[in-house]
Amino acid sequence: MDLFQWSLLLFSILVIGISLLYRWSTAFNFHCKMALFFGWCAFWTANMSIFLSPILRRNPDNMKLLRTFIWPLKRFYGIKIAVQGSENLNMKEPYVMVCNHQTYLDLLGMMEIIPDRCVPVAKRELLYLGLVGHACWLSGMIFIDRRKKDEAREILRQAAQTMWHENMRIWVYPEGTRNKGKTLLPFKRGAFHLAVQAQVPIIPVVISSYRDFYCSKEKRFTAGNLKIRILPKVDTKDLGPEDIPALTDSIHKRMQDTYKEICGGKDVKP
Ligand SMILES: CCCCCCCCCCCCCCCC(=O)SCCNC(=O)CCNC(=O)[C@H](O)C(C)(C)COP(=O)(O)OP(=O)(O)OC[C@H]1O[C@@H](n2cnc3c(N)ncnc32)[C@H](O)[C@@H]1OP(=O)(O)O
Ligand SMILES: CCCCCCCC/C=C\CCCCCCCC(=O)OC[C@@H](O)COP(=O)(O)O
Repeated sequence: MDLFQWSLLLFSILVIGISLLYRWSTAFNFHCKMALFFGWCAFWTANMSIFLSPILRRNPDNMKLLRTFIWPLKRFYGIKIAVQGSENLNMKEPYVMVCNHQTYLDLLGMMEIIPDRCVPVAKRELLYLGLVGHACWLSGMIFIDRRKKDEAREILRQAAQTMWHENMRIWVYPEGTRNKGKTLLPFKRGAFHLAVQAQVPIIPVVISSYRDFYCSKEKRFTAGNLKIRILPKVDTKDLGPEDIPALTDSIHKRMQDTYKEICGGKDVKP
């Protein structure tokens, strides 16, 4: 091999080596940050469960603790969260909040804006995470088994009955699961039945796509910006079960349009 071929070979090895290192370090960075996320949540919830359970009763007010514990995480990650429309939450009465669900990181956005005495509807599997589940239970979260649909509807019906009495707000992810797609999934109807049964307003919340700084498939997690838009309330006064399909569709459309808008109108992909 002459000098030119040697230098070509060396150059190719260098380029391949650097790109491999970059990929590995990006993936390493991703895994460290995800481990921090789960570790942080597990650490604080375990402490809450062990040390505070003797003095705490199951109460939505305990959500304030989770809200406080999670607050520093966004700082560690360098995620700036811009909230628009917070004035739409200035209501004393109960309401149902519906929000799009993309990743576990939605927890950061949720805890950024979740009002007092607001509890999420969560899948029952969370309860089985030991001390994490216990802390969630202490915080008054509503657990449903998504496979037992009749039971889930009954739990929400009971929640509708107690919302006024206990002055509670309820947060639902109406897509029912995390969604990495370009558009919102069709909405499950539980949140809308809940609001109509309780005769409380619905507040739609939209979190922008994470694609600019986070992608689990590409193992990419850098610093970045997130937008949260809280839309004006939608009244459900005098609506009945027959109005639920139209109500669900109109809120889905507004949230879908808002998602597109806050993602810059581009072809959105988390
Ligand atoms: C540092 C510290 C950090 C700490 C940190 C710790 C961790 C802290 C984590 C917190 C964070 C949690 C976040 C979790 C997030 C999730 O776990 S998301 C998953 C769980 N949530 C959900 O699934 C909610 C959305 N799902 C629903 O609302 C579903 O409607 C239900 C209630 C499960 C029922 O399921 P389904 O029957 O399949 O529902 P759907 O297809 O909508 O409806 C079928 C029929 O039933 C009717 N129906 C539905 N619901 C009802 C109802 N309630 N009443 C009467 N009829 C109904 C519908 O109208 C429909 O009838 P038609 O109109 O077709 O005639
Ligand atoms: C990559 C998974 C690694 C699991 C490690 C478990 C370690 C437990 C430590 C801390 C727990 C933190 C709990 C965060 C819960 C966030 C709530 C959430 O966003 O759940 C997803 C659920 O809405 C929808 O579930 P699916 O999309 O249907 O599934």
